Amino acid sequence: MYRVLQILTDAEIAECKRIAAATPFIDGRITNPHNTAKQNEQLHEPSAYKQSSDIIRAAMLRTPEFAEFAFPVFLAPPLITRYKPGMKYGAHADAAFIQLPGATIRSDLSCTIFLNDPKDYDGGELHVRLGDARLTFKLQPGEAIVYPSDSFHQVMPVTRGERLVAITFIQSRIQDPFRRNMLYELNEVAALEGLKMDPENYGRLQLVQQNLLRYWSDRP
Ligand SMILES: O=C(O)CCC(=O)C(=O)O
Ligand SMILES: [Fe+2]
Repeated sequence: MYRVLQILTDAEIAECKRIAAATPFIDGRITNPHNTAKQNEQLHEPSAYKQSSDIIRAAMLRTPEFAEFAFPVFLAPPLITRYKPGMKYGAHADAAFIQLPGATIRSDLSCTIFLNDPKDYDGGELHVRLGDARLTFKLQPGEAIVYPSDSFHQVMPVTRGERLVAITFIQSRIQDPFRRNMLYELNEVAALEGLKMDPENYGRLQLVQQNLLRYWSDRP
């Protein structure tokens, strides 16, 4: 399962773009020297990274649809990346474990937050392979695509303008995507229908929701 979510306000988008414009970028291969598929640039300056990742992280964590869909327990600091004409990120798998200062997280879900207008660049679509389906995302500024980290994906070459996005990885409380999706569905239906139910039956439904969460979570 994947979700497109509205994450950033116009002011937050403008601030991230301002930070990106004022900060040097480096070759993205610095963090994956052996990954020949990766041809992009990433923000490179600790205070700009902290400022921009704090804005995006806080925006994600205040978005109820994100919490309901992802059951996040760890969220890597979102990193702004840039693609100029000729740049792309060939088909690849994301690393299972991501080392952060002070913690290693498992990537269950990957996320791209779009920062500039799709009209401002050609190409640069994110293609995600889910089973036999090929999904394409080129979203509006402030929107994010959250997709399973175990899927093959790529960023198509940019042929005009600049693609500016932020990327992050999420460790979910519920590692198994089947269980995560079932809990998401159950919680959605309970939220939509629960108050119309006989109160005792609603209580029983809530018992099931809480017990599945209790027994399926791999972290508190
Ligand atoms: O820029 C994107 O949309 C995705 C980038 C990506 O796949 C990655 O950083 O692993
Ligand atoms: Fe990736």
